[in-house]
Amino acid sequence: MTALPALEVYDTTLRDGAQQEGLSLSVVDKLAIARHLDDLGVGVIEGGWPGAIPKDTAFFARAADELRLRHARLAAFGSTRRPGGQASSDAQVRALLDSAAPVVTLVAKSHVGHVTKALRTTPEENLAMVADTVAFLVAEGREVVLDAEHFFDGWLLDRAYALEVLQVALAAGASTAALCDTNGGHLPDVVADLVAEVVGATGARLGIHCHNDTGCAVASTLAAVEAGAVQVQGTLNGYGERTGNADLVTVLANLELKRDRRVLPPGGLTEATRIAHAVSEITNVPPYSRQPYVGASAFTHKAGLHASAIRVDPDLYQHVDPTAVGNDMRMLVSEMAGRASIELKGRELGLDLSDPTLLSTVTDAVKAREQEGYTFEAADASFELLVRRVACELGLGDDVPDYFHVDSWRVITETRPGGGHGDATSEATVRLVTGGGRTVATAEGNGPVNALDAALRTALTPTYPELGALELVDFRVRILDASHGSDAVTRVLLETADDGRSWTTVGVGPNVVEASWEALVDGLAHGLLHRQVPSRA
Ligand SMILES: CC(=O)SCCNC(=O)CCNC(=O)[C@H](O)C(C)(C)COP(=O)(O)OP(=O)(O)OC[C@H]1O[C@@H](n2cnc3c(N)ncnc32)[C@H](O)[C@@H]1OP(=O)(O)O
Ligand SMILES: CC(=O)C(=O)O
Repeated sequence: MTALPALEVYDTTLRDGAQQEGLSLSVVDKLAIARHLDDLGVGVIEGGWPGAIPKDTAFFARAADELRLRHARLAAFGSTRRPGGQASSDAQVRALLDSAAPVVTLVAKSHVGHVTKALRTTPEENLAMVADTVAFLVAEGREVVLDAEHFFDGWLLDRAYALEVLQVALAAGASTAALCDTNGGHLPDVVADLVAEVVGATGARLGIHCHNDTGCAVASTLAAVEAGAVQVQGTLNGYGERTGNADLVTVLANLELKRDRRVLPPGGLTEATRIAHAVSEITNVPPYSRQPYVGASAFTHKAGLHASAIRVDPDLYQHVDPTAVGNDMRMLVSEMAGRASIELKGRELGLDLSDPTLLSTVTDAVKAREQEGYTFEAADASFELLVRRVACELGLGDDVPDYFHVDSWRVITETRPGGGHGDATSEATVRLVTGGGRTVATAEGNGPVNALDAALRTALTPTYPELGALELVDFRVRILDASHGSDAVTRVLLETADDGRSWTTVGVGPNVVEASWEALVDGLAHGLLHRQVPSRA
């Protein structure tokens, strides 16, 4: 059996990925992402277009001093020289050389319609531009990759011309011809057929660069590899122009885990989840929870039947071991839970739910509460408090310590005389009993929940100074039965954090402030529980 050719992983997050709407990377961001890509183990990092984008010019200048790449080489991206000129005196081409990148990737027209309409030159001059630019850069000691723009459309329109563009580039010394589905409109079978034809016609080293406009970029990339492409181009998290590029993380995981092709250095793939999420932080694009392999939901199980099988063998409902990509299995607790889901969730949270009565009672309580509008899926902290309270009622465990008892609370919101829109303030008063005795506290806030939070802390901090480390970080309200308008039941999810941990609690009620209060009080109780503050009540 002949050995399969080695595959080269070519990342274009910093160039094509940065073409995504809403994404803007600073030079520091680019350097940080390049380090992550190198940790992942990609072979080539396309850093941007020096000479066209000042930030990219600066990136290459700083990369030369600051990046110590262990696996990757840098590629500078740019276009062939302008029509009617010479590569050696073309400012854009010289900027590619000045970048000092060992690899230069040239975007070239391979679609005759683009040559005449977009470039506004003749097919012959386009061929001369390709040959001249490639030869010049190769003579300067650079490896040249030719990104054949609109290749698949070009081939279907005029096969001979598209092929001639590749042949001219290869003859001038290009190492690789990357076939681009620039408009992302082709389906995997077409991509595979055309790649196979080009391999047959040229025997050249081919790359594949797919956009995701049909939702098939990953599938087309894999199909192209099966057909003989040896360089896979893509971006982290599938960032890119319009609907994005092939998600490199998914492509690489599929190649390694489904096709047994080694594309990353040992240990690289197990870094995939960490790196995909770290890069989301840098790009400020929220991670996509349903992203294959590395998404937060990729190995998360909600249905009771799934959990009951997983308890016996996780492989029964998972296509791969999540640790292969550095991800984790998670269980969700909801109305769809059976006893198995509840028990596994308990295990995840370190709660002993082995008692059958406790397990059934908690399962029933979860279902009943979900029916009322609670959701435990995103509110692990409320689930834990529920388990502990039920366990206590059944005489099977310690209750949540009685840190404080609420006598009453009140909140008013008003505008001051002469105040305009946005000037409303809230004032809250809480009456509590703590270990220190009965206490009344009043505080102001920019809204009712903020004021209640402040009043609660004012009342509690003398007894529990640890509360000073807790912070309310997120507050989400959802109307559960919108048809009732302002009468509807509301659900509040509230996230509290201390130094290093965050947890979510849920409150439900027809009154949004009352629902918020429930989530607020449980958020503080959970925080105190995990800071192991002894009850002083
Ligand atoms: C498929 C892709 O994603 S390729 C990457 C695309 N990325 C970008 O465009 C981002 C960076 N681009 C830029 O900063 C600017 O567009 C620049 C600096 C490259 C060019 O700016 P300008 O000189 O103002 O030209 P403009 O953007 O209006 O038009 C592009 C020019 O490049 C020419 N061009 C397009 N493709 C090629 C090519 N493969 N080879 C040579 N010239 C090309 C066009 O014909 C047009 O020429 P014209 O100025 O004579 O009309
Ligand atoms: C080169 C490139 O990004 C494309 O053709 O899509």
